[in-house]
Amino acid sequence: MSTAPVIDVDALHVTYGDFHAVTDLSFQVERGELYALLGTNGAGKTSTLEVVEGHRAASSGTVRVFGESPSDRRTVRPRMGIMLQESGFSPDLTVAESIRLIGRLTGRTDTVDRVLGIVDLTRKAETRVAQLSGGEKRRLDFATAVYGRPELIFLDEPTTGLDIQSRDALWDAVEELRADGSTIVLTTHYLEEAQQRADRIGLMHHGTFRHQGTVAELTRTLPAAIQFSLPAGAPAPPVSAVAVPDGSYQIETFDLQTDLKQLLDWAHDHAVDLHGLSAAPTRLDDVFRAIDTAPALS
Ligand SMILES: Nc1ncnc2c1ncn2[C@@H]1O[C@H](COP(=O)(O)OP(=O)(O)OP(=O)(O)O)[C@@H](O)[C@H]1O
Repeated sequence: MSTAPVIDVDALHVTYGDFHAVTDLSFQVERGELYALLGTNGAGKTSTLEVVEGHRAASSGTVRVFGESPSDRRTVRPRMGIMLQESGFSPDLTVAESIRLIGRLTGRTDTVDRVLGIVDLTRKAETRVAQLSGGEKRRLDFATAVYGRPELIFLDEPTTGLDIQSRDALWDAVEELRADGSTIVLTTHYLEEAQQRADRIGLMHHGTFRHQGTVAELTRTLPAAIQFSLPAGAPAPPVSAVAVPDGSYQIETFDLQTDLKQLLDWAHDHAVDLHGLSAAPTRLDDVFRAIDTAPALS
C-alpha cells in the first residue's frame, strides 16, 4: 500500500487582489488521519480548503490530493466526500431524491436506504428538503460525506445546529468511516470536539500556521493552572503562587503533577484547608486565546 500523504500542500498562497488570505502554507494529511484545520475568523481555512477540494486555483504553490492535482476533478472528485456548511439541496426535492442526487454528482455507488439510516433520516425519506428542521438539514448535508464511503472526507462545521444525540450519532458514523480507512479533514469552532477527535491540528491565524501537531504538542506550549483560596490567618502560600484580584491564588505550571503535589504537601504540613482547589490542564481554548503572540511557523 502507498504511504504517500492523501493531501500534500506545499507553499500555498491564496490572494484576492492585493490581499493575502493564505501565505506560504505547507502541510500534509496522512492516510487514515483525522486532521483538524482550525483558526480564528478570517484565518484562511476556507480559502485553503477550497483549493484542496478543487473549487479554487492556488495563487501559487503546489497542492496534491491522492498524488493528483485537485483540479483534475474526474480523478479526484469521486474519492472525496465534502460536507459543506450549506450543501444547497433543492428545497423541492425529497430527502431520498437528494441522496440519490449525491450518487449522480459524485459518481460513487451506495444504497439510499443505507445512507438514510446512517444520517437518521429514514422516517423523513419522502419529506421535502424545505420542510426539514435545521438539524435535519444538517444531517442531510452529512449524507454528502457518507455516500459511497469516500476515502477522503471534508467536514466543515459538521455539528453546528445539531442536538447532543445527533452529534454523538454523527461522530459514531465518522468513527465507522475511519475504521473503514477514510481520511478526515475537519474544520470547527467547537474546540472541544477537535481536542477529543483530532489526531493532529493545524491552527491558523492571518493566513499562516501558528501551531501544528497533536493536541498534547499544542497544549504543551502553555502552562496549566492550579487555583485555590486560603482561609483567613493561613500562612503565606508557596512562592510560586500568585494572588489574583478575586482573592484566590493561582500557580501556573508546566509540571502540573509535581507542583500540585508540592502544594498539597505544603497544605498538609501547615494544616491548611485549600478552598475551591482546582487543577486544570491546558486546553485548546488557551492555545487559541494566546494565538496573537505565537509566531508564524516557517
Ligand atoms: N472572494 C474573496 N474576495 C476577497 N476576500 C476574500 C474572499 N474570500 C475570502 N476573503 C478574505 O480572505 C480572508 C480569509 O477568508 P476565509 O474564508 O478563508 O477564512 P476562514 O478561516 O474560513 O474564516 P471563518 O472562520 O471566519 O469562516 C478573510 O479576510 C476574508 O475576508
